[in-house]
Amino acid sequence: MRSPRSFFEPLAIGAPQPLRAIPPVPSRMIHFFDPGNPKMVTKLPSLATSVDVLLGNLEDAIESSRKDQARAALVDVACTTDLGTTSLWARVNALNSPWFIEDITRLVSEAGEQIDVLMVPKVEGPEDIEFVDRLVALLEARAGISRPLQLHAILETSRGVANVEAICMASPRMQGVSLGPADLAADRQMKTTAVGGGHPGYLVREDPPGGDVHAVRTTAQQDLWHYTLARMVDACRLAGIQPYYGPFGDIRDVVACEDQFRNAYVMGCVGAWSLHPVQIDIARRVFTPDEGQVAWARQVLAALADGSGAVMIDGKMQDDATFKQCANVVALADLISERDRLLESRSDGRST
Ligand SMILES: CC(=O)SCCNC(=O)CCNC(=O)[C@H](O)C(C)(C)COP(=O)(O)OP(=O)(O)OC[C@H]1O[C@@H](n2cnc3c(N)ncnc32)[C@H](O)[C@@H]1OP(=O)(O)O
Ligand SMILES: O=CC(=O)O
Ligand SMILES: [Mg+2]
Repeated sequence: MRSPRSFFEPLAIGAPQPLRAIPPVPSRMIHFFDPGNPKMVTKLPSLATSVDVLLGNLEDAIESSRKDQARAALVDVACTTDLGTTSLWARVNALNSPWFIEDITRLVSEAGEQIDVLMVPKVEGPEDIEFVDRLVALLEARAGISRPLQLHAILETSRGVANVEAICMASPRMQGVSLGPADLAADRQMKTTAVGGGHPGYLVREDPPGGDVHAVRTTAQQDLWHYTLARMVDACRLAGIQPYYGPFGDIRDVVACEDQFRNAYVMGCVGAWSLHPVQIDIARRVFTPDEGQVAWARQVLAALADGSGAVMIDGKMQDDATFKQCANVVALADLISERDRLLESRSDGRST
């Protein structure tokens, strides 16, 4: 653990000063693309008019034989593609893989000014973040990078979940954490075979009516991810960083994808991954505050001018605590409407 007095000191001579706060930029959808797939790459300028974050993926889903090609292609995308105000992130391979050292070295050295966030998979504890933190600082210093790269951890092992608070607080570079349900399920030996979503066997059943255990009873499927997501959200908020739901693999099941994303949004997450273009609008819809809720929140703020006291609106008591919840909703809505204005103007510019 670092001393609070030196927490914000650069970890290498000549590396940029770490950020004191996470930049307030919306990241409702982290849209994954395979940088080695030319078809996907040609779509990036157009996708950049509708998504908050584009992420070049080098880890799982990229065949071992294509890792070097994908890495080189990602550097090329970073250096040659105009993405406007859309952030570019990169997911590197795991720390113990044969590709990690080249991923981090080339991305920081050759595209460190263009990439905002490095997503690090299978983070197990603070020592993983501390290692990447120092390495990135050395590479930044050597390349003369002017602004610090941020780090984002994927929570996808049991040990990672056990250490999530320490991971979130391991470095001022930490931007956020995503829940990785697919690898987490494998690591935990859960009896699922999917990327996110539920399982019909994980349910609760109504008690026997009148003690009749043979009666037909209602069942309701439960949320497999509730505990981990809630714990991750608390750990992120404790550290002042951003929580995200990760991937939803059943691309056809847009309804369940929207449910999964909305659970995460209501719980406090700021975004989710989109793996396919069809998931982009789902994430936008879910992670943009609902107009009715924003109107209500503005009404509460107006009724409690300095945020103290108690009033009744439509039969519901409002006080300092609901004022704070409503202030969060309004602040997010304002941030997002500014972002959507930027996306719209870029999209108009393209179509003319
Ligand atoms: C557990 C985890 O680690 S999750 C993260 C790792 N996984 C990923 O990153 C997967 C990213 N997504 C993909 O690779 C693809 O979406 C796949 C393989 C799942 C499906 O791809 P396809 O079979 O091509 O899907 P589909 O035919 O529906 O695609 C329709 C169009 O969208 C394009 N498309 C699909 N996914 C993407 C994407 N992520 N970004 C941009 N374009 C995409 C296709 O190229 C195709 O374009 P076309 O109409 O010009 O031919
Ligand atoms: O990387 C993501 C996951 O769910 O695994
Ligand atoms: Mg994973």
